[in-house]
Amino acid sequence: MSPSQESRSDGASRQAPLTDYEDLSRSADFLRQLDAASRTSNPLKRFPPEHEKRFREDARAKFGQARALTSLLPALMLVTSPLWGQPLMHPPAGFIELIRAFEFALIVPLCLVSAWMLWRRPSSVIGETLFMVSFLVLAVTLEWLRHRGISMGFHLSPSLSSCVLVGFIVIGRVPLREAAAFVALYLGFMLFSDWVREAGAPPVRNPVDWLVEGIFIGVVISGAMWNELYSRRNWAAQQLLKSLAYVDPLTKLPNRRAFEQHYESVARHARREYKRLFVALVDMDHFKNLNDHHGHDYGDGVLVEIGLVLSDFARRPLDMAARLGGEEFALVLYDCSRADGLRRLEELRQQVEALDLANAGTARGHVTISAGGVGVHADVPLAEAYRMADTVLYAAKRQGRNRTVIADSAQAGSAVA
Ligand SMILES: Nc1nc2c(ncn2[C@@H]2O[C@H](COP(=O)(O)OP(=O)(O)OP(=O)(O)O)[C@@H](O)[C@H]2O)c(=O)[nH]1
Repeated sequence: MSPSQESRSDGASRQAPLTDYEDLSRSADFLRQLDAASRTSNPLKRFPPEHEKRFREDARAKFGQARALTSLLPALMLVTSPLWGQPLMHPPAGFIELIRAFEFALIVPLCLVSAWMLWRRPSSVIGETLFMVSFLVLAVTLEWLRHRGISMGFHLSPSLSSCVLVGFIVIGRVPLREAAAFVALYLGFMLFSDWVREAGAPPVRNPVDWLVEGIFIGVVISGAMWNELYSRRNWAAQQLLKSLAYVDPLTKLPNRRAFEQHYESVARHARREYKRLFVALVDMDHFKNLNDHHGHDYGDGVLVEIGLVLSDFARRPLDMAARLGGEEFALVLYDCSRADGLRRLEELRQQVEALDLANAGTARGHVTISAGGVGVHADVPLAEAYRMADTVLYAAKRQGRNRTVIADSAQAGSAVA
């Protein structure tokens, strides 16, 4: 059987791990797409659907707190309006009461609730929706007040609702499509408010007001386009960088750096939950012989094939299989006892043997692996776990290869769990 050279782009779904290195195991095609996206000049260009979804989730998490602060701005502006609104605009008495009623009964509470939700959970979809709703209500209310003000002989100017639009969309980093929908709604409401004015009443906006509105809307749309473009470029560049830094290019498994970082996070998690970890080193037997007999390309194909088996083996969210280098791989299994670790390693060994990949010139004639494992307490550093696993791996090699050995407390002392 000849090993497959396909990369792991088979779409096998995994649950969310502590670290997301395996999500980066992409096909070369996707890396090319990311590279192009990191240099694009088209803010409307989307990523493929599943990546678009991740981009949006990441953007929501990244800008959540900025949106929370943006929500506080109108609340602050409205609460302090008695200090600046009256001296600046001299509204008639009845109009002030109307403004206060809207401010304190509707807009300030809405802004505060969305700020609170987004501050606590920046990625909250409800928080983000409330953020958009609160600004829509604010813009519509200001527009309505402007409309009412005219019939009371008061001209609300400059256009406060346009300022709100700029703050909300540009500072709050609203995605381009939502921003465009918001602007369209706002424009529609402005036209509507002009259309429903009483017969004989002056227009809600004179030509200069419309010019100012146009300038504000231009600023909003161009700001939203730049925000979108740079968010997309940055996200693509970050993904590309992570792929190159944390993923082994041949097997598409996480590399040593990713494994070390994952071990740190998983060990912290295990300490909090009083769980054990099982760490193993897996090494292919007689790999030099395989390269010599079948060629380096075949050797690479075998590594890819073993990578697929290992990645399938470590499917649980907190488990990880990584390629440390050459023909050596590492595994960390979360909440796994020594007995379970031994059983699972043995299954892995049999699975590799069952692939029946040729390794001519060796006694068995096919590809085999040796594995050394150790169950550790969560406070054991990775270097120590490596050292113990390496000792038993060496024992497995000495005992004739194609076998699994795990460390006992005599070999590893109190570190063994
Ligand atoms: N094809 C291929 N070979 C690699 C790669 N990385 C390392 N190797 C080869 O893997 C071989 C490892 O050889 P050794 O360390 O002697 O191990 P071994 O022959 O498997 O012997 P044992 O581990 O004792 O069973 C070397 O010949 C390396 O050139 C790779 O990415 N692709």
